[in-house]
Amino acid sequence: MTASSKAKGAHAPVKLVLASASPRRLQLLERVGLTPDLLNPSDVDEIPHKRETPRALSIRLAKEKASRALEMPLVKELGPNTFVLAADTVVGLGRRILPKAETIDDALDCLSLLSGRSHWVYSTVCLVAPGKKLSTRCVETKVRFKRLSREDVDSYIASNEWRGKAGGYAIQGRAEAFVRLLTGSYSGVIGLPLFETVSLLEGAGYPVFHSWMTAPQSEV
Ligand SMILES: Cc1cn([C@H]2C[C@H](O)[C@@H](COP(=O)(O)OP(=O)(O)OP(=O)(O)O)O2)c(=O)[nH]c1=O
Repeated sequence: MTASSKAKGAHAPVKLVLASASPRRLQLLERVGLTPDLLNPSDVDEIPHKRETPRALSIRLAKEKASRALEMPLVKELGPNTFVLAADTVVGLGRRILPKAETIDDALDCLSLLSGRSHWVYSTVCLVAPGKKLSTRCVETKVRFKRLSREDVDSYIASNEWRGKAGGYAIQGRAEAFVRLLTGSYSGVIGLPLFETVSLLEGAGYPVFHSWMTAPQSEV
C-alpha cells in the first residue's frame, strides 16, 4: 500500500459487514447498538476434520467465514475502511461435536446426550479489520441441562425451535427452561459473544461508541 492510498483509506467511510445468515447474530449485534452496512453470509463447508476438537472447529470456521466474505465483490465494493465480522458456534460434549440439528432424529439424539449433563458451547467471533488484520476470540460456556422427561423432549421437538441449531436446542427460546446452570456468555451460546465482539471492534479502531451516540435511542 502506498502512502497516498493509505491516506485515501483513512478518509473512506467506515463500513461494517456481518458475514452471517443467522438472524440471531444480527439481532445480537443490534442489541449493542451496532447495525451492519451489509449482511453477507459466507458458505463454508462445516464438516469437522478428523480428530478436530469442538473448540478448534469453531475457531477454524469463524476464520473461514470471515476470510471468505472478504473475497466477495459486494464486500470489496464497500471500500478500504471495512470491518468484517463472522462467527461460529459449536456444541461439544467432551471431544464429541454435536451436529446442527436438521432432522427430528438429530434433535432427539442431541437432547438425549444433553439430558442431565453439562456440555460446552464454543462460540468464536472473528474480525477482519481494514488492512486485512484478522483477530479472533473463542468463548467457552458451560451449560448444564436438567434431566429431560419424555414430555419435555416430545414437546420441545414439537416446537421446532431446535431446527438448524448447534446441539439441537436454542437457549433463547423454550430450552432456557432446561438450563440449570450457565457459566460463561449467554450471547455466546445464542451465537455471538457480545462482550468479546465489542472488545475486538473497539481494539481494531471501529467507532463503536460513535455508533451509540448517532443511533436512535431505544427502549430496553
Ligand atoms: C446452542 C445454540 C445455537 N444456536 C444457533 C446459533 C447458530 O445460528 C447455530 C450454529 O450454527 P453456525 O454454523 O454457527 O451458524 P449459522 O450457520 O446458523 O449462521 P452463519 O454461519 O451464516 O453465521 O446455532 C442458537 O441460536 N441458540 C443456541 O442456544
